[in-house]
Amino acid sequence: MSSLKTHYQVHWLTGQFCGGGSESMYRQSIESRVRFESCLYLIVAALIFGMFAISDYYLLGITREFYLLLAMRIGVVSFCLMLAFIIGRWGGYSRKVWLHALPLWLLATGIILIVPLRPESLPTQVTAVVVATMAFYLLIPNLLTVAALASLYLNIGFLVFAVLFAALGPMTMLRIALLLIMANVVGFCALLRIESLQRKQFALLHEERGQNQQLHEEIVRRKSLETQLREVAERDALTGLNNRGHFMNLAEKLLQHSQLEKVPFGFFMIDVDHFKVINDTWGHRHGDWILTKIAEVCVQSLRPTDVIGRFGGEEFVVALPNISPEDAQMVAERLRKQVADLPLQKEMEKLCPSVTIGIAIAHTQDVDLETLITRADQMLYSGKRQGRNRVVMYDNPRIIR
Ligand SMILES: Nc1nc2c(ncn2[C@@H]2O[C@H](COP(=O)(O)OP(=O)(O)OP(=O)(O)O)[C@@H](O)[C@H]2O)c(=O)[nH]1
Repeated sequence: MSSLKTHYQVHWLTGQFCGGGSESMYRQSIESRVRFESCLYLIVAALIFGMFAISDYYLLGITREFYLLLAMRIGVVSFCLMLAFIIGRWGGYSRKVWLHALPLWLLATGIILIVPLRPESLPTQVTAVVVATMAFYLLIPNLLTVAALASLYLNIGFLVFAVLFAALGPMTMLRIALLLIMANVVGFCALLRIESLQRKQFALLHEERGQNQQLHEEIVRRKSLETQLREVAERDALTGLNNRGHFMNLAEKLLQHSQLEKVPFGFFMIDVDHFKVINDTWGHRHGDWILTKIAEVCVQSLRPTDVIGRFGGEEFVVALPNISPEDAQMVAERLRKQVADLPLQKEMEKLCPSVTIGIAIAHTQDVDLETLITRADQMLYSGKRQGRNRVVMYDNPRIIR
């Protein structure tokens, strides 16, 4: 609340924000509404002012005074209508405030000029001045200082002209002056209250919007953090494949689904051959590079429905739902060949990378994932014992190559 107070402090006399930035922001926010209201009030005021010509006619008849009054009314009305059009079209309230204030001076002048032309109808004119004073304060929004100045101009001008042309006695003049002072005080206080209340409401709304924005940004930040954390928890940092824990969860679900659907489920255990030698010969950095390349080969050569994971070290695992033993052999063999054909960095051109793949197939419901892993592992080590760089399948544990 304290930041709200300093940012959006409202001046006690003008009812506007003390800070220029806040004030112009507020004005911009109400611009279109004020523009519309200014046009509407101006048109209504101009028409009412013009309609007084009917009473002029009944009181004065077709006389010189009547024509003069009519010409003045037509002038004021046309000018007001023209201003309404200009404000509606170009009257950016935040910048062209003077344009919105102009009608006040114009209408005030019109009302003052009626006194010498119709001095006999002074009581009606006093009412008109009181109404106009209130309208200045209440109908032209956010121009408290301008409205106060225009009202003073109207009231003093009216009194001076009334004294000069309507032979006003001192007591009557005092009564009218007091009445006008009262109208000004009421109008000023009402507008001051409205102005500061509207601005306080704006400040609260703005602060709330800011907080909502911050909240929104915090939610976005936390969501991205959550995604990052999930990535860290589920992915292998080197290869980007599923890590062992996450792979096991996914593979378990796939196996259950395959058993429900009564379709065979394949499992590959892939191990890079002589990886220690690679590390020892070319260093761990090159060893890591080989691992990422093999991971890429796995991703590229397997189906999107197959789930691949890094089981640990230089071991990879693949879960292949709905695959026949023949297809599993064929896929594993293709993978093995692709690893052997890996394009290598220049300094490693003497390396012949290879993998040994152990396959286990689940045909029935009584095989669980652990059993499959054990069988695939047995096949993998059988392949290693028999010379590496080959595919061995549990379903039919013969060497494919
Ligand atoms: N560069 C690298 N090396 C790793 C990583 N994880 C494990 N290793 C190394 O991989 C090597 C695996 O060696 P072994 O288990 O003896 O297997 P191998 O040399 O591949 O031999 P066979 O599997 O019998 O063909 C070890 O030297 C590990 O230190 C890794 O993330 N990056």
